[in-house]
Amino acid sequence: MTREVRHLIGGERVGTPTAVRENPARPGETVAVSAAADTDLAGLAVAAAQSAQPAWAATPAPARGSILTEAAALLLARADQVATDLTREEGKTLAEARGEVRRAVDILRFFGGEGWRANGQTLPSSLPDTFVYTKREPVGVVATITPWNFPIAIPAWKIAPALVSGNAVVLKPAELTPVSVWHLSEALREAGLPPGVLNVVYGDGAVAGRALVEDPRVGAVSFTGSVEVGQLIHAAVSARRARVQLEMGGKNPLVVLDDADPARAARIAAAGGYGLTGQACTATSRVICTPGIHDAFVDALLAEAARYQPGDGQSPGTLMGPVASAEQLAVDRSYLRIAADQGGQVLAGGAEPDGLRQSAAVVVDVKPDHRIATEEVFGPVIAVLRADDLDGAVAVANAVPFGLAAGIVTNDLRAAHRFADTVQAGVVKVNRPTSGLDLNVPFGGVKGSSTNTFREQGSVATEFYTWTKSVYMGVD
Ligand SMILES: NC(=O)C1=CN([C@@H]2O[C@H](COP(=O)(O)OP(=O)(O)OC[C@H]3O[C@@H](n4cnc5c(N)ncnc54)[C@H](OP(=O)(O)O)[C@@H]3O)[C@@H](O)[C@H]2O)C=CC1
Ligand SMILES: O=C(O)CCC(=O)C(=O)O
Repeated sequence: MTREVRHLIGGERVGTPTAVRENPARPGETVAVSAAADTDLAGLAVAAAQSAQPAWAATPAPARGSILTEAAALLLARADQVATDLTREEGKTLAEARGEVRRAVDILRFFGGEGWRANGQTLPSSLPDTFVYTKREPVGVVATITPWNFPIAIPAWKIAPALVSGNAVVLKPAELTPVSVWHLSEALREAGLPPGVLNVVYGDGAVAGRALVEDPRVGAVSFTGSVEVGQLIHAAVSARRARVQLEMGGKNPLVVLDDADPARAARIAAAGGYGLTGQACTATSRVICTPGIHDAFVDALLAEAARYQPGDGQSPGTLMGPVASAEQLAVDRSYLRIAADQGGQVLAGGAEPDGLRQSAAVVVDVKPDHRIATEEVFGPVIAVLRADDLDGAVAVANAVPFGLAAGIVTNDLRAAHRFADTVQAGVVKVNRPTSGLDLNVPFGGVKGSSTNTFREQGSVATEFYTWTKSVYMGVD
């Protein structure tokens, strides 16, 4: 089945679908044909948002929230179809897609509930007979620009806090994955979201995305994607003194200490590194072993890599789907060549003969200054490094420009606490894969992974989409 995907502007579906998306697991099978916005159309979406926003902001927050809650119910009722479409357009396995759709449902529910908890403080005043309180007001029109790797969860975790806070939104999803956002926006529309409160423009990021970023009517831009594009967006949005939130790459380490069980450590590494085909900003891409466990861990990881055979995500039993695009596959393969050229040994991860498939890769003898140890690959590639002890492992873990997620496998409580205290990362996992986040927990990176300001997810996510007004009320 081919989906025809049109923009959503002022409550209407508009545009002529022209951009073809094929199933990465089944070359030649068209999943969707989507419309592509130019600069003028992106401007129309901003205008629609601008005219809808005041009435939306004046709607009681619980009523805004109840629309999100209703959209969650609608999405849940069609979750199987949405998950199948997600697998067909992005490639991840059906189990992974079902988990992601369920996560989007829960995100809508969570922020639906936030409508009842909207916020502010009462504070004592230094003046007599004066009542002081704060309230959080919506920024106005916000733009959200999202990647292909979590095509429904990331849009949901950006637009839900924006909407419940009283903003109107223009969303620009990744060109590779138009269908998931179509489902999300349909659920919100059917749930009663007023026209213009959520607008969706599909198309090329360098055209439609850029137009949103440069539009002076857009008060805040939230972006997830590559460092390169994130930096462009940061420069453009900061230049006009609007708000910008960036979640970008990672080079996430998993430290494995001598006391760990090698098989368990390898399962944790593989789930983080090969799950989702390694296409997560939180994916495990480096494992740093202390000397006593290195060889046993590598043997166990090779056994795990053999289990994660790439296949069609729609087939039962497939543990790892295809790579999402030919461009991404070329990146994965080029990093394996670079790793070998710099002295790494590629023990698993040979080229697959057909389709967009990359087998799970294990690279050993990697040194901290190798490119495979410092640059994001975004594929099922794990580089194994050595360190003398915990402090040495933390030093290696911290020796990259990124700081998104980091993990450790150990039974030593003291070592786990020391790691959590000293590793430079926004998310720390002990005896759990680096990827996989709870939707109610703040998420964001440090160093080059993020803007290091506002966090996403959890109640704090609304902070980016609101500002504080302080009111001094004299009552005498
Ligand atoms: N942290 C993460 O979760 C992700 C990281 N990445 C990293 O980025 C690499 C490339 O992936 P890719 O999908 O190309 O990521 P991009 O950063 O190019 O794309 C992310 C989003 O930004 C849009 N965009 C692209 N250029 C501009 C621009 N000039 N102005 C505004 N918006 C723009 C894209 O649109 P369009 O779809 O048209 O390109 C997409 O919606 C990956 O290999 C990976 O390393 C990628 C995805 C997610
Ligand atoms: O690990 C996760 O659950 C989320 C990963 C993520 O945010 C991303 O890849 O952009």
